Amino acid sequence: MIATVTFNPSLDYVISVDSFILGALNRTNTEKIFPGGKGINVSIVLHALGIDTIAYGFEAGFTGTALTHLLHQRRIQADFIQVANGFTRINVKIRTANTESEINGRGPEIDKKDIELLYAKLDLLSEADCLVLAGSIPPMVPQTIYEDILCHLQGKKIKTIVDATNHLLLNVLPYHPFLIKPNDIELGEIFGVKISGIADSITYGKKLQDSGAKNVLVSLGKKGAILIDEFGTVHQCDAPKGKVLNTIGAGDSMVAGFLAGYLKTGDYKQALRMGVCAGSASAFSYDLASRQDIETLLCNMNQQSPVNDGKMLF
Ligand SMILES: Nc1ncnc2c1ncn2[C@@H]1O[C@H](COP(=O)(O)OP(=O)(O)O)[C@@H](O)[C@H]1O
Ligand SMILES: O=P(O)(O)OC[C@H]1O[C@](O)(COP(=O)(O)O)[C@@H](O)[C@@H]1O
Repeated sequence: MIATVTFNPSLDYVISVDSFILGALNRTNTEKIFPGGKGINVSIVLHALGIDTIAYGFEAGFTGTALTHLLHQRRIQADFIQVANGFTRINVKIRTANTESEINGRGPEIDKKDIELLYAKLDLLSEADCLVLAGSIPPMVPQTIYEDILCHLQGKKIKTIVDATNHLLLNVLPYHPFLIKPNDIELGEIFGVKISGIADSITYGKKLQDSGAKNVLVSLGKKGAILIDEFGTVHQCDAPKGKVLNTIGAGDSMVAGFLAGYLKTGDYKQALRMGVCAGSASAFSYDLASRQDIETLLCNMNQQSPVNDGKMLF
């Protein structure tokens, strides 16, 4: 079972406009609402790939009810703690022909008692399980929560995966997460540098591994991804080409694809390929990727086996 935790779920209101003009009335061409939040997206794609998953998190208000309903429609197993104050955020994603802008909300108030309820659920996880902690933390929750959870579960041999930014990510490294997935911008932010190519991604990704992460997956948007695996081998995989429709959730899809690929094959090269194909398949569709989308890209990639695709660099 792969459990995901989303401290700050959302409804993603994804709209497209011809051009987005600040300070003026803009009207949409298309508008869609998706369930959102990083762990939830990971669970949705895992479910599409036939992997047993449960989404933990917190929900509040009528938007929380709507989120639960959307997940129920998709047959996603979700177990959310209902919190009393505030409402599940609505994250606004604005697409023009060549830009994507986002406004992500703050989220509801989660108190100590709510967090204790989450710990009670996590205490039921065992060695056979994986735990994905992903996304931002609402303002009232201690910003040490990810490291606190990993510390609490230490010794239970659960495979942990963390997809978060800055100190939220850095502070979990001493607990040896199985996988972390920064994108190149987030990686640069951690070290106060601009990552300008694969060599930089490898250099700084290795620093995160030296600090304790077992596997470091650095996603590079349309340039694909690199993986520094637990044995220190560096793999690179180009992204497939296609028409980009919506990149929201591409990173989360990559995490799901990587885990599914790893659990299925135990092979890091295939896991990386599956991760890249899942990320790209989501980028090439309005919704998150379907199993068929992912498998078609993976099949093409494996057939073509381009020279620099999935190969070991070192
Ligand atoms: N424009 C794109 N074209 C093709 N694939 C993409 C594109 N953007 C993202 N992807 C795929 O999704 C993966 C994750 O995307 P990325 O933007 O790096 O993550 P995040 O959403 O976390 O910022 C990439 O490694 C790639 O496989
Ligand atoms: O928790 P954060 O960092 O505010 O991010 C939440 C947003 O990220 C998403 O999970 C998408 O994440 P990615 O594009 O990085 O995969 C959206 O569904 C959600 O609106």
